[in-house]
This record gives sequence, structure tokens and C-alpha cells, in this order.
Amino acid sequence: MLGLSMRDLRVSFRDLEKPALAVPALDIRPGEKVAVTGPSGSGKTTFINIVTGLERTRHGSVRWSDTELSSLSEARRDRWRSAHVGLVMQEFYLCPGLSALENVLLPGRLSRVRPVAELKAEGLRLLERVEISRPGQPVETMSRGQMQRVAVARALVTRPAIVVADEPTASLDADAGIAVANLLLQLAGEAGTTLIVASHEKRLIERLDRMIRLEAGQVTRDTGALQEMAERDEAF
Ligand SMILES: Nc1ncnc2c1ncn2[C@@H]1O[C@H](COP(=O)(O)OP(=O)(O)OP(=O)(O)O)[C@@H](O)[C@H]1O
Repeated sequence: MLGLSMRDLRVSFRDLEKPALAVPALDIRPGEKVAVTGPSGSGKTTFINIVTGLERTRHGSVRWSDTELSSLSEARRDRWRSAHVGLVMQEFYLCPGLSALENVLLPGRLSRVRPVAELKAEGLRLLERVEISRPGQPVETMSRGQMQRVAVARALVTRPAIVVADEPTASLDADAGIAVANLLLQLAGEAGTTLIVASHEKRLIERLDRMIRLEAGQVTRDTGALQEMAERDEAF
């Protein structure tokens, strides 16, 4: 179980007057399910890239339990990510020419975190759970909803402590989007995974424990923090 502690984070890009993301302090508990929302350009993808180590932290601290991401080289961040993070992106990033099962097994095979036979059994189990009945079907012949369900199975196959999804329902129609969201929440819930989802989808957001809203790179609302404040006030 991994929790996040972010302090004094600032992400700036060249030609941008203000930081794309500025977060003085933010904590996410192990196993917490968090939505990150906000208008276009508010910093959601930047947030996702920082917490997964896809983007290097140059200013401030981003710590997942004992691992300080800002002090790791790119190669070490890549290794840490393949051991601990399952990713679901808007554009699935599946490999055409490979079957659903082969796609699901790919990140696990590369990171070698589990023996191949175990990985394959887990891959088949997850594909069944996401209702993919033909594991041998080439992914390029699947519907978009099916492709995203394969991507969900792939994100979970190594039993990562953290699952991060960037707009996982955005390129799907409403029904397929809800089906994917349900599966993501269900499977992450069963595994006790810390879940961070950037999304505009109201029906997804309202089912998570907490909502962090970003505007122009700043946290303008944090329902988790509000809840904690209310609990503290009650204790007085
Ligand atoms: N590599 C980069 N170079 C320069 N500016 C960048 C870069 N990446 C992001 N930005 C800028 O940082 C800001 C935040 O972008 P980000 O992609 O995080 O927003 P977002 O909330 O995910 O938006 P959307 O909902 O449209 O995907 C934007 O102003 C964007 O143009």
C-alpha cells in the first residue's frame, strides 16, 4: 500500500508565465480513490505525469511512501513505475498485431515482477472480469470500449499498489465509458489499490472518495481536505 506526500511542488514550462502546476501540500492515503478534475489546461495531465514520474519533479518533493521521485533518475523512475503503477490512458496505447492477452501481459513481462505462468493466469482472470471473451482476438479488431477494458486489465495485471487513469472514459460513448469506469473502480477496490483518476465524467467522479479540483495549476477545491477539516472541528 503506497500513499503520496507532495510538498512545495512547482512545475513550470518555458513560455508559460505562471507554473502549470503549483501545489504547496497534498497527501493521498494508501488505498484512497481520488478524482482530479478541472477545466482544459488546468494541469490535470501535468499532475498525472508528476505523480507517476513520467515527468521529472524539478522543484519540490513528490514522495510515495519511502520513494522520493524527485531524486530518481529517469531510468530509476521508469523502474519504480513498472513495479508500482498501472496506467490507463485516454488513448489506450495497445500494441496492434498483438492479441488482447498479449497486450495485457506485455508490461508485466517487461518488468518481470511476477513469474510468467502466474502473470498469464492473472491476465486471463482479469480479461474474464472485464468481459473480454476472446483473449486471442487481435486488439485492432476490437471496439473502443473493448480496447479500454483490455487496457484496464493490463493496468492491473501486476497488482500495482497505485493505478492512475488519465481521462479513461473520454474517447468512449456514454455506455462504454460507464462500463469501463465501473470495472476500474470495482477491480481497484477489490485490490485495495490507491487510485487517481483525471476525469470530467460526473458519474465517475461522484463515486470516488475524494475530488481535487485544479484551476490554472492550483488546487481550488479538495473535498477530502474539507472532510478532514470538518472531522477535526467536530473533535474540538
Ligand atoms: N510540455 C509542455 N510545454 C509547454 N507547456 C505545456 C507543456 N505541457 C503542458 N503545458 C501547458 O501546461 C498547462 C497545463 O496542461 P495540462 O495538459 O496539464 O492540462 P489539462 O488539465 O490536462 O488539460 P486537458 O483537460 O485539456 O487535457 C497548459 O497551459 C498547457 O498548455
